[in-house]
Order: sequence, then C-alpha cells, then structure tokens
Amino acid sequence: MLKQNFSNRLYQNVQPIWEKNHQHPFVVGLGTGTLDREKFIFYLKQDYVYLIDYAKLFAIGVEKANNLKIMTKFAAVLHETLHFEMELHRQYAAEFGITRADLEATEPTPINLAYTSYMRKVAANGSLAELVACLLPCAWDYWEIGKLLKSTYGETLATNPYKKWIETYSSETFGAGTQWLIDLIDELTIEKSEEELHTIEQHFQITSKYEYLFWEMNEKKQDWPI
Ligand SMILES: Cc1ncc(C[n+]2csc(CCO)c2C)c(N)n1
Repeated sequence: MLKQNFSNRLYQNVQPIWEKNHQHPFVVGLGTGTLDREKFIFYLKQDYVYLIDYAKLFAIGVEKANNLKIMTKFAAVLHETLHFEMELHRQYAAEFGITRADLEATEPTPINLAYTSYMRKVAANGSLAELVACLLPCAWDYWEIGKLLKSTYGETLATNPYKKWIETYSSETFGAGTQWLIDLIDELTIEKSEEELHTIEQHFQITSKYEYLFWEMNEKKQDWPI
C-alpha cells in the first residue's frame, strides 16, 4: 500500500518547534534589522563551518544514492551550498572585514559540533531516508523563515542590513532545492515500516530542535567556557 506524503506528517508534527524558531529573538532581529551586529558576526562564522560539514553530508547523499537522478541532484545542491549559500556568508564577512581564512578557521561551539556530529552519525549508520530527514529541517525551516520575514518585514527591507540574508533564504533557488528534498523524503518513505518512519521522524524532530539551539547559541554567543 502506498503511504503518501510522509512530509505532511513531518510538517504537522514539527509545528510547535518551528513556531519557537520563528519567534526567536535572533530571527525576529533579522527581520526588523535590529539584530546586534556582533551577534550576527558570531552567527556568520559559526554557520560557515556548519555549512562546510553540511555540504559534506550532500556528498554522502551522492554516495548513498541508488540512482543517477538522485546522485545528480545531490551533487547540484552540494554545488549550490558551496557557491551560492556560502557566498552570502563570504560577502557579509567581507563587509565586516573578516577574511575567508578567519571564516574557515572558526572553532565550532559545543552546540554547533553536537548538531553536525549528530547528522554525521546518522549519515554513517543510517539509511538515505534517515540522512535526508536530518538535512531537511535546515533547508525547509530556513525557507519558511525567509518567506515569513520577507512577507512580514518586506516594506522595511530596503534599509535592513540583513536584507541580503532574507532575500537569499526566501529565494526560488532555495525553494527549489528544499522542494526537491521534500519530494525525495516522500519517495524514500513509500515502502517503509511504521518503525522505520518513527526513526526518520525522530531525526527530523531532533534536528529541528538543534535549529532552535543554534539560534539560541548565536543570540547568547555561547561558546566553550574554557
Ligand atoms: C544552522 C543552519 N541551518 C540551516 C541553514 C540553511 N541551509 C543549510 S543547507 C541549506 C540548503 C542547501 O541546499 C540551507 C537552506 C543554515 N545555513 N544554517
């Protein structure tokens, strides 16, 4: 029997967590443009090294793909992450006088390391569907946030220093990449047992909570205490 649109179930059940993400002071600060610049710089550096690890997970997607169509698409989103998304970070860094070397040399905080290590563990031991469940909240909730901020604060965007950030994450380029991941999870879960679906949903929920912790970490500039 076909189990269609597993992504709907994921989306419905994750709403309480994503709501918290959308109301987070860091996210609201991006929208209003009042976010403290030092907090944004902290985020920029942490996110850059996060994306280096995240991009490698798309490479593991290439490895785990069982057909050329999926393999090709993982390679394309890997390319987009390195050349489109990370370019946004490089541009903001240049504005703030931060070099590429500084960005790359950033030591990940405990939360950053925990988040990427969790995804790497699933990538090493789990199925392709489990890996996609870990990758999906990052892409999907950022797209939701991008669209939300654009529709809520669209009129003041011209003077918002974080305009480029909002434009990037609400863009069609991101929308298309995210939609592909959503369609992929639907395709990969068609024949899965309820037990497997439960595991997949747990990864989706946990990485969504890590998204919250990541906002919180940047808001409070939480780093190693020693
Ligand atoms: C902590 C954190 N979570 C999510 C994203 C956003 N993001 C990461 S990969 C990707 C899609 C690539 O196709 C998107 C939108 C981020 N930058 N940092």
